[in-house]
Formats: sequence, C-alpha cells, structure tokens
Amino acid sequence: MVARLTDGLRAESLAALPDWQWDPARDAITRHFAFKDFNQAFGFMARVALLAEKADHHPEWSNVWNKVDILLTTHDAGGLSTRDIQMAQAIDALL
Ligand SMILES: C[C@H](O)[C@H](O)[C@H]1CNC2=NC(N)=NC(=O)C2=N1
Repeated sequence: MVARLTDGLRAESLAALPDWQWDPARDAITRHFAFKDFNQAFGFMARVALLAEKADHHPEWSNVWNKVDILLTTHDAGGLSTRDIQMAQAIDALL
C-alpha cells in the first residue's frame, strides 16, 4: 500500500504544483478550474476520467456549468500520497 507523504516531501511536491492548494483537514490537494463553457468543462472532465481510470486513482470533484473543482487524496493511505502528486501533474499536463 502507498504511504502518506511526510511533511517534508509534501512541501517539496507542492512547491512544484503552484496551482494546487493543500487542504490540511483532509490531507488532500485541491484545484479550481474555470472554462469557457460547459462543453469545455465536461470535455476536460472526460479526459481526467480516462486518466483516473487508467491510473486506478479517482478524483473527488464537482462541476457547475463551466467550473470544475477537483480534490485529490489517497483513501487507501488516509491522506496525500505520491499517487495524488502524479495525478495532479497529469491533470495539469492536459491543460
Ligand atoms: C480497489 C481500488 O484499487 C481502490 O479503491 C482505488 C481506486 N481509486 C482510488 N482513488 C483514490 N483517490 N484513492 C484511493 O485510495 C483509490 N483506491
């Protein structure tokens, strides 16, 4: 099973993901996305869904018209792990 990131590794990883915020209550990272319209937002979500299924690592997320909010944490580890960092990097690379 993958381990939760230590404080040091988390800080190092987040420094390289400036658009993601750490949520200490969940030990998760979050990012807000705003698109031109619903089609753009949902197209993005479809691409994230394919990544997530391939990685067997799924986001907690919500969508309202052109807005998408994503929260990443590793349920199996009870907090943030390298799997979340890798997923955040892969999501950023879609944009
Ligand atoms: C059985 C399956 O591998 C697990 O439930 C996977 C699926 N997707 C997951 N997604 C996330 N975000 N965290 C997990 O721990 C996780 N575990």
